[in-house]
Amino acid sequence: MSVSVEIDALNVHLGGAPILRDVTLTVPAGSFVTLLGPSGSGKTTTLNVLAGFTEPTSGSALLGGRPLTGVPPEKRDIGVVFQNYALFPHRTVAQNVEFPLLARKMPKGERRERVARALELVRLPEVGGRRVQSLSGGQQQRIALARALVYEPALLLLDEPLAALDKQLREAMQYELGRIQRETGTTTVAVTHDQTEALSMSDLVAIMNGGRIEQIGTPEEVYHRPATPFVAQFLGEANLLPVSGGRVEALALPVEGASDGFTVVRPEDLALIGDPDAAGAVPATVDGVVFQGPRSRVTVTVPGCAEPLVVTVPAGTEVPGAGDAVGVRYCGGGARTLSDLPPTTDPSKSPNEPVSAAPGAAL
Ligand SMILES: Nc1ncnc2c1ncn2[C@@H]1O[C@H](COP(=O)(O)OP(=O)(O)OP(=O)(O)O)[C@@H](O)[C@H]1O
Repeated sequence: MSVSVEIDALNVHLGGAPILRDVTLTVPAGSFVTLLGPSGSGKTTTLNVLAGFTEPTSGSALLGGRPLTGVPPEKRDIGVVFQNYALFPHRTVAQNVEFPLLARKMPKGERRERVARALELVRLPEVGGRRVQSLSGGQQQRIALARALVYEPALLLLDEPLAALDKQLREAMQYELGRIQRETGTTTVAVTHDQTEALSMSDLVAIMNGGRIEQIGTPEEVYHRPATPFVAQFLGEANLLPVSGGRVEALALPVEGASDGFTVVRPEDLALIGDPDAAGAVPATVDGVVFQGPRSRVTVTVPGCAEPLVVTVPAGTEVPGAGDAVGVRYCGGGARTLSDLPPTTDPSKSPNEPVSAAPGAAL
């Protein structure tokens, strides 16, 4: 049966410095939650507290309602997969996967059965007798996962599990990790600094910055309705535009019910049109165009807008050239809403203080 994780007001000081500040997070039973943030934001430290490798200064963590504080790592019922897999290179795959069962003094017959089941789960049933060294990076990653899951832990912790793989393999393994997690129903907390990985694998994403969680939400929520400029910019390209008197002036766009502050407009929510004076568009001049395969990234200068706007133009659409006069039109529409950001926020800075999102105003 899956269990939940409740982290409450966790603070960690290391070497006299605050590393985690009031981290509070609920991981629902059976869900896949990813901690996403830049290097040094405290992701691994949070994982280490759950694993029992780091003692918190204050706060608590519960697994299935039971406090983890004071419980030694090997008694926590937690499986961990590290970035470098930490497999025994000279032992066979089966010996590696069997290791946690030996440590738990499980009888031989049950060990054999569980190892076979775990290798089946990661779709490598034939490699039990092979040396770990003879396997590819992607296969070793699966073996590390099989080893972490073989004793059916209550919680699975994944620390940058795909970082050592090349891009193509990483994408395949994102799918595989999701499949294995759903199949076993194991509550999982993963750490990554890769936005795509977090958005594609998780039920919930917690975005960390400076030892704090800035926002927790579904991948769609954090991408489309970021609570802070930091979240908006960390999750992809974002135009941060001032809202004043119910209008996004830079786009000549009325926003019903919006409070003064800033709003986030993603590049894919803007369209370029040939006629600068077309209805519903603002005139702009193209600064530069970068071809990116499935799309082109176009920067445009809009009069009265401090920063150039970024617009993505899908492949197959006519792309203007630098210096061209164009019109820019908001095309986010539909179910999309613009997200309000607080008026005191300076979008050029990454705030350390988390700010909660005001409800977005529908266009
Ligand atoms: N034992 C320690 N003593 C002092 N400072 C530490 C210690 N361990 C980590 N830190 C510091 O804590 C901060 C957070 O580290 P942490 O590894 O949790 O970040 P992270 O978000 O996982 O980063 P990365 O993606 O680079 O692994 C960093 O500034 C790091 O230098």
